[in-house]
Amino acid sequence: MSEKNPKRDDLTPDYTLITDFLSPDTADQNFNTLSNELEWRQDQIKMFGKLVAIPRLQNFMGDPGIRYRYSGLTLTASGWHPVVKKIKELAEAASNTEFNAVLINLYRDGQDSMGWHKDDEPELGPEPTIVSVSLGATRRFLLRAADKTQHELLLNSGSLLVMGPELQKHWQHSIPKTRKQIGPRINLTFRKIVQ
Ligand SMILES: O=C(O)CCC(=O)C(=O)O
Ligand SMILES: [Fe+2]
Repeated sequence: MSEKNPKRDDLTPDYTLITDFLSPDTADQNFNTLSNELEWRQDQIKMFGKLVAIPRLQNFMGDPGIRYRYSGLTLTASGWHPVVKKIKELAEAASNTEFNAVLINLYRDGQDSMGWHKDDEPELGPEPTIVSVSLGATRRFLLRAADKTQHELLLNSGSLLVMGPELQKHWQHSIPKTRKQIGPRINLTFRKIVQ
């Protein structure tokens, strides 16, 4: 199943969602492997002069030497986990785009989240296509335009979301918290970093 947004203006977000990109079994196995085998960092950010733990765990991976500045840290990649490499190759084929890095987020439960932001850092270039693959619990993915128009997508296990360049120009996105009792989720956002 693929849902493609036909318009490419600022009124309709530029995305394609493929809900059955990975089979449920493959998504499940990949979730287990990555949650066990990756090193999950608890990063902190400075808020009002205080260090605060961000509400999720993270891992950054990519071609050796690729650097990414993220919430005040500079992370350097040192190669790919084989399962992440395989997902990357499938995501590249599906989106006709090449990636050299991935930011991986682990949302441990419904209280983990990601605030409103755009992925428009200069090192992603002027027209970034970012592809995100989700494993584990389904989460709501919200899009918000400057006029406060919102769209909601449900990112289920095994889904792939292509965020086109227009999306980052006109829309912010977030993963809100939920009070529902839900399990963990891993999301991989593949990026091309130009240095
Ligand atoms: O978890 C998600 O689906 C979104 C992740 C995200 O927006 C990011 O890593 O920049
Ligand atoms: Fe993002």
